[in-house]
Amino acid sequence: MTVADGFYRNENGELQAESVSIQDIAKRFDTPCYIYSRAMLQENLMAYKEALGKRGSICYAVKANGNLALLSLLARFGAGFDIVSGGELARVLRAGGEASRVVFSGVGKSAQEIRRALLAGIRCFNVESTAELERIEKIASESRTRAPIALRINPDIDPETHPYISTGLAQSKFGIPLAEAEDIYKRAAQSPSLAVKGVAFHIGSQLLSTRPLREAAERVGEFVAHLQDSGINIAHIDVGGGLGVRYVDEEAPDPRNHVAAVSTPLANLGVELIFEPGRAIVAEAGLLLTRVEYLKENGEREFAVVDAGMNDYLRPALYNAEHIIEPIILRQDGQRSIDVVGPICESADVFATDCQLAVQPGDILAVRCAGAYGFAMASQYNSRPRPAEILVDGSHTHLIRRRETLDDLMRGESVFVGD
Ligand SMILES: Cc1ncc(COP(=O)(O)O)c(C=O)c1O
Ligand SMILES: N[C@@H](CCCC[NH3+])C(=O)O
Repeated sequence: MTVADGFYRNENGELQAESVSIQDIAKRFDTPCYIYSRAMLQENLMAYKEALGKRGSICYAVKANGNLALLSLLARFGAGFDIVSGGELARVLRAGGEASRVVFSGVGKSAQEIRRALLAGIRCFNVESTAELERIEKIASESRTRAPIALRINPDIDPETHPYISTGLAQSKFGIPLAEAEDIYKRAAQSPSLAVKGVAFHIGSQLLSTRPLREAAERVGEFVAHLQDSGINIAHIDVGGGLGVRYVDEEAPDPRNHVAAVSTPLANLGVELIFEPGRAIVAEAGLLLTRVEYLKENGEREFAVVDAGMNDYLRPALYNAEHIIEPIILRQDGQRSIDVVGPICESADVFATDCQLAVQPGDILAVRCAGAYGFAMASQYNSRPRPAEILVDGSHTHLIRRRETLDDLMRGESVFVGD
């Protein structure tokens, strides 16, 4: 099976997920819901693993999609994990992932998160500031252990992507400036509570050119050579993730391009490489299903009001992200310009403007390429229960997260009973 086979139109023009009719999924599980293709997930991970070969390993970025079923599949296919919170660590462990294959990124690790990760025996903390390093050192010392660390370097490279998802520019909150890193490494190397393992960087997400990735690798590679000359042993370089995908008509590099761009400048350093792809593994492997509730016209515009909102899928509202939106069953006539909008009381709750669609109320639409940063960023805004997630595996469908109920919405809250 190839990636193209995950979601495709059958001979009747109806959209399928692997061997299952998506119209049937909508009937059985209701909308809105997320559908994932196991074959695509596996193929996307394998593409990275094959491109990388023995040069390193993959630590899938859990933030892109942390569903337990997907994590357990990825662990089974041989992935390690990049986490950014104690919650993500708990998910990985619950899904059967190995702590020894977990790297911990993020600028705000709490003392409790550090303690738990240390106790679990993670592979490496990607440290983002001197203050964080001191906290990790103190906790490791109190626990009479050595914390494995890498410093996340901010290489000051423009990744040429949306400003909200650029992370490797000098003005960004992420990482440690290159000019300060050497002294911090020298100090860390002397500490009985720290074990220097590597160097890390990550410059941004949805990157459509490998040039900034190559430049960042060159800059970090020179720094690592210098560290090695100064007697600091660096066993791995964590090169982050960030590979973009084709949402509409973008030309996205593939994992081979990513691996080549980054590994070439680092080839002579004798270090293991860690890649942290998120989006490139899950985005295309997922879609969001939604039903047209109403058609309405306001002045010159026609709207299809659908039952998914920005609470279910935030990317269009937050980043003006564009996605292909298409009916599961195509209608012959009536194609016209329509804005696809959600039910949330916010003007940003728009999935697409000026979409060429032939739709009627009750029709089911697919928002393609929604597997990454989809459910992961869903909320209960407007007191809407979050949607179900369904995994398709050949001719089998698995409900891997049930739709939330109204009880779920209010779990943990209480009405005020005082005077
Ligand atoms: C440290 C780190 N690693 C990996 C990723 C995964 O990025 P992407 O989903 O763009 O591959 C991110 C998010 O951009 C990140 O912040
Ligand atoms: N949430 C972002 C990606 C964030 C990357 C986090 N480092 C998106 O949907 O594009």
